Amino acid sequence: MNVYEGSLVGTGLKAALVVARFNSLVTEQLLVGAADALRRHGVADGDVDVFRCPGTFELPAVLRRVVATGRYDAVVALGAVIRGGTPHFEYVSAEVTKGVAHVAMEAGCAVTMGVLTCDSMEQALERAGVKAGNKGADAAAAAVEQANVLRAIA
Ligand SMILES: O=c1[nH]c(NC[C@H](O)[C@H](O)[C@H](O)CO)c([N+](=O)[O-])c(=O)[nH]1
Repeated sequence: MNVYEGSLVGTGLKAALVVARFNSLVTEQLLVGAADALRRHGVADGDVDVFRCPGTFELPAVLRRVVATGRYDAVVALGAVIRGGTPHFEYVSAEVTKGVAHVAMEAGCAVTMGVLTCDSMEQALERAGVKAGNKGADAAAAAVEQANVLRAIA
């Protein structure tokens, strides 16, 4: 039986972190977690680029352009959609999920999802390094593994 899987060794990988500014109290912590995870997995600091966009809705468009450069092995989307008093939450959440998934399927590199969709700021902060881990770090580690399994297949 032949098993193809990605290691968590990120040495030599080039990575991009695409982060939304909206809810920056949360997204900056997702960015810190993602950058730390890449470093701990051996990705050189000089091989990590950060791109910022206004909000989560804009993430897919920036992701698509970053992927199209062909410069990266792993690209991570970071954002925080937090429910407010209107249905806007549902629309933004749905579109960003579809958009990131579409870019990921068309990409020749790893694209992972570090976008929180939460009912409250407290929930979001808990998942950005407070009580429930850091989803930015999780998405970065997944990007290393995904980049390596894609390399193993190619
Ligand atoms: O990143 C977010 N953008 C949000 N809206 C802005 C959106 O992403 C776009 O930047 C904006 O609509 C301009 O296109 C959010 N809400 O409105 O709820 C949110 O919670 N998170």
